[in-house]
Amino acid sequence: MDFKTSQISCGQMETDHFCETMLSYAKLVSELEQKVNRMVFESYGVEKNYESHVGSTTYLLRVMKYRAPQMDESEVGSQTHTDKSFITILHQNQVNALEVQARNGQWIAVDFPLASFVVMAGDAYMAWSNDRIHAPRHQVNMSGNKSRYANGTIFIPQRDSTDTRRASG
Ligand SMILES: O=C(O)CCC(=O)C(=O)O
Ligand SMILES: [Fe+2]
Repeated sequence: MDFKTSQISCGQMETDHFCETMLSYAKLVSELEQKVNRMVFESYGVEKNYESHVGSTTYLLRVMKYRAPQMDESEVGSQTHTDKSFITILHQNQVNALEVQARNGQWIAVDFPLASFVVMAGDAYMAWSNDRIHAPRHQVNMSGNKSRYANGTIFIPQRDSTDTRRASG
C-alpha cells in the first residue's frame, strides 16, 4: 500500500486508525530525513539550497511483508538493487534480513534494533553529490521461520532539482 505523505491524505481511509498511525509515522520519518539532509547540505556548504530541496521533495511510504522461506526454499526476499531515490528510510520488526554491500564489495548483514532506522542513500543522492555519497547495493534475504514487516519511505526530489543544485567540486 502506498501513501503520498505530502498530501497528508489517505482518501477513503481518512478516519481509519491504521491510516492515521501511518501518517504520523511518515511525518516523523520526514523530519528525520530533513535532519539528515540539513547535515549533508551544511557539510557540503550548500545549505542555501536546503529549503528549496525540501520544498521539492515528495515522499512515498511503502509497507512490506516478507514471508519466511518454506522448507527447501531459497532466495526469499528481494533482488539486489540500488534505490533510485535520494534517500530511503527503513524500519522493521525484529526480523533481520537486510544485507548491504560496502564500497569494498563486502556484504554486511544489517542488525538493526526495533527502535532504530536505516537511512540509505539512493542513486539520485549519489549523482547529486558527485559520487561522494555512496548508494549501496542491497537486498533482503529471508531465513528462519518468522515473517518480516518493514516500512520503506522513499524521498524523491522532483524533476530538475538534482542537476541544478548539485554539491560543487
Ligand atoms: O525491506 C527492506 O529492508 C529493504 C526494502 C528495499 O530495499 C526497498 O524498498 O527499496
Ligand atoms: Fe531498496
